[in-house]
Amino acid sequence: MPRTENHANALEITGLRKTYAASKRSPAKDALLGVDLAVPRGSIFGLLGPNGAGKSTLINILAGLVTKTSGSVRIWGFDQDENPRQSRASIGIMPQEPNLDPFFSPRGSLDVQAGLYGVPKSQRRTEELLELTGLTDKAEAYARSLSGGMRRRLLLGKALVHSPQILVLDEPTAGVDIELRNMLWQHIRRLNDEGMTIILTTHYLEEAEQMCDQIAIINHGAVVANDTTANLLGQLDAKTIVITPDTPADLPDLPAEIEGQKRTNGTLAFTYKTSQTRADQVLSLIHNAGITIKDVRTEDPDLEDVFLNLTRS
Ligand SMILES: Nc1ncnc2c1ncn2[C@@H]1O[C@H](COP(=O)(O)OP(=O)(O)OP(=O)(O)O)[C@@H](O)[C@H]1O
Repeated sequence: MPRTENHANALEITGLRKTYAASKRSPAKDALLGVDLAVPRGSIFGLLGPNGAGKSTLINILAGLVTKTSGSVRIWGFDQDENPRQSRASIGIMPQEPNLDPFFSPRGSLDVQAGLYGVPKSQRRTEELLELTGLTDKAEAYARSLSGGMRRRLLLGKALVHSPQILVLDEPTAGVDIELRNMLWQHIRRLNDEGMTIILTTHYLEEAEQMCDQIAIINHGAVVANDTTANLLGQLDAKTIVITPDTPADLPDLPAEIEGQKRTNGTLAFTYKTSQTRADQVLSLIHNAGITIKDVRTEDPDLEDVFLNLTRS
């Protein structure tokens, strides 16, 4: 079977373009402008971007729901066009919207899905997946009687029926309560520990920062960053020292390379680039202005700062 040269990657996307055709109501829309992306095997990979950036288009192409305009997609080494069956068998997708047949029970849904993927009866994991998703008690309930959280869990189960090497989660935790979110993440981490590659989109940047080894940021149909989470966080060398003065104080005069802010709670914040300024220079400046420090802490940039920096139009 033809496989890609680079066995280290679970997913390889090259020059991927998608133009939605014009309709009576709207002109043609370039949703992906030539995306290159490689997702290492075994990683938890975050795909982030503002609304309308093209994330769903990309995931729908992976799922075979949207036809690409041009470019190539290799899933677990299989070219999507040359080996559609193998590439489809290598990936499981948990969609954003619960598109469940209201008259199927969780057990029925899992069985039908396994049938669609050609999983022989003897190799079906229906009971195990019901257990994993906490739906054993509801195995025979109609989907329409399931809560929103249960539907989400069923979608996760459906994405796993054919034991794919890659699991794609489109906004898995949007609008779910903290308990379910924690449970989903526990499952996802466990699947990843067992070797599954995870690709996810999320609007919760804090979640992406905590969960993902590597992150790609898409903006206006193009990849504007693709790096390890640590490197992305390290690319902004800004740091902020926040002091609580002993007695109320105003900002001292500051050189151009230090930005000051008096916050509503009376603290003074000094933001500087670590490549230009040292912390002791900031502290001496404060000291020389006659301000005595009651308390001090520092703030590092987070993923939201990086994200905004890269996607601000
Ligand atoms: N079926 C379609 N026909 C025409 N244009 C579309 C279609 N689907 C998406 N688009 C357009 O393509 C662009 C990318 O949309 P897409 O849904 O992929 O973005 P997204 O990053 O997933 O956004 P969100 O986070 O809001 O889901 C948007 O401008 C959108 O309006």
